[in-house]
Amino acid sequence: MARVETIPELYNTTLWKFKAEGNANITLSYVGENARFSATVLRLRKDNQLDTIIDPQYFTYSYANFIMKPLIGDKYVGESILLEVQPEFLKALSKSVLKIRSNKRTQKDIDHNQKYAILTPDHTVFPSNISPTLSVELKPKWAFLPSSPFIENFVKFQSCRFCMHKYLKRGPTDDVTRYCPLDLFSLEDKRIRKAIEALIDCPGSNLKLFIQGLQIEIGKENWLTSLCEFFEIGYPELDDKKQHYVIDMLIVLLIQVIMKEQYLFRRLKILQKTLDELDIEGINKLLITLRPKLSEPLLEEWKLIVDEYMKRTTANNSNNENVLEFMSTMENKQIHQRIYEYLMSATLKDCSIIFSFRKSDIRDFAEQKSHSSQIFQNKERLQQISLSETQSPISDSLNKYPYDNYLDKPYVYKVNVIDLDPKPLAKLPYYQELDAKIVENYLKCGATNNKCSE
Ligand SMILES: O=P(O)(O)O[C@@H]1[C@@H](OP(=O)(O)O)[C@H](OP(=O)(O)O)[C@H](O)[C@H](OP(=O)(O)O)[C@H]1OP(=O)(O)O
Ligand SMILES: Nc1ncnc2c1ncn2[C@@H]1O[C@H](COP(=O)(O)OP(=O)(O)OP(=O)(O)O)[C@@H](O)[C@H]1O
Repeated sequence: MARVETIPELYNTTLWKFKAEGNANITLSYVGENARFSATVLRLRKDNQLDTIIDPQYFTYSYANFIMKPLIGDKYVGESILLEVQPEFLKALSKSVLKIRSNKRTQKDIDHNQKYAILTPDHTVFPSNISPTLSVELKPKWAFLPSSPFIENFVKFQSCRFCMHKYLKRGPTDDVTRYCPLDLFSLEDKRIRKAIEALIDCPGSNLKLFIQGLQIEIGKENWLTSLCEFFEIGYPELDDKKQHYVIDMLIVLLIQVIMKEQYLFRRLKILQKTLDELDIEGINKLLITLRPKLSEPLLEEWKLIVDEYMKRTTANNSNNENVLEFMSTMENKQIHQRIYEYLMSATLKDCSIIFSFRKSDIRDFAEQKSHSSQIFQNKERLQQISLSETQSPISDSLNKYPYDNYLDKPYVYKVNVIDLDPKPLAKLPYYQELDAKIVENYLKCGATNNKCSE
């Protein structure tokens, strides 16, 4: 059941400060004094021409909580509340945050007609303000190489979607990022390091850093001093060596946490891949040749789609030969199933993961109460991690610096997956066109020697 609340004391614009935004949503932090709401954010939907269902925010909430959360794992998706809101409040909010928003995002305003906003824990802070917090938000994107027999151009079997897309996305003078999601999802120390280094060099929208819940621009003035403060490294003379050291600390921390949370990365990869067995090219064939009558499934229908997917994948009935054979005999229900599965995969290809760290404190494990905002019932899961924890070569890179007394410090962290919004059916033609454009442009760029490996 959705948790819907009306909380009059929250309908005051001075209590909300712009935090961050993406293409479809804006997030505001609670800055009021009521401890009940401390460390919470309000997530507001922007205007979206593709919204066809009534109450998109209600559906978004339900889809994330009742469809995506059980698929990924309950512990990775935080609690949330649907907060009833009025157009006047939304209009006032959109006015109050306008100045701080970046120009590239302001073409889309907050949708003033939404009946609900989503109130959820701020995953970039810890409610108990014991020591400084560092948060890292990763948007890892597509984790696999496709193998659908419907793919026409061989290049898609060799270069991953992200690595082809980056050639289309770069500006005329931009370098192409070296980030490849398959490195991150490889779960090998060296390749994770390569992925993180590439993200730090060229973060785009795939890597964000927050200190005390405030985003710091990677590479911009003071970003390293903020990191030094977090890692407690004196920075009066932040020479090259110290800069490398502090960046290495960040990288090692991330490698450790990704290795600890392997399950999540494996799960995202397997879900993305098995929900997208046909590739958009196979989906497009279904749409063109069979012209199925489609409508946005209701929540209960989505649950049946998930059940059907689980049945198929647990029966291990998903190899390519079967897919081809199966396509020729597909019934209407199965066609629909594959199309809706593709949309689920699209959600998982676009979600983000937030890791938040702070130094471990004796109170962490004593004061269980303080691990979540008071308005949410479940306590957040805190894990312990230490930079020197592993024998692997990753910590050797830190040992070569003369500051190695910092290595033993234990940290606690929490991990949360955000942005599990449904993708509308109306996006399918766009996906097909974008796919064709990405491949065409990639071939034109002559970059096809860059092969990705899973
Ligand atoms: O198509 P992609 O892979 O570029 O993904 C889009 C994202 O671009 P990215 O490449 O991550 O910079 C895009 O992100 P940005 O606007 O680039 O930050 C959105 O996440 C978009 O989803 P939606 O329209 O918000 O539902 C995303 O669209 P979907 O494809 O996930 O529907
Ligand atoms: N619960 C949260 N805690 C902290 N920060 C959050 C939370 N939810 C969202 N954010 C911040 O707000 C940003 C925008 O939110 P979100 O990713 O949901 O928007 P979006 O428009 O769906 O993004 P995209 O363009 O990637 O699809 C996130 O990238 C993140 O920095």
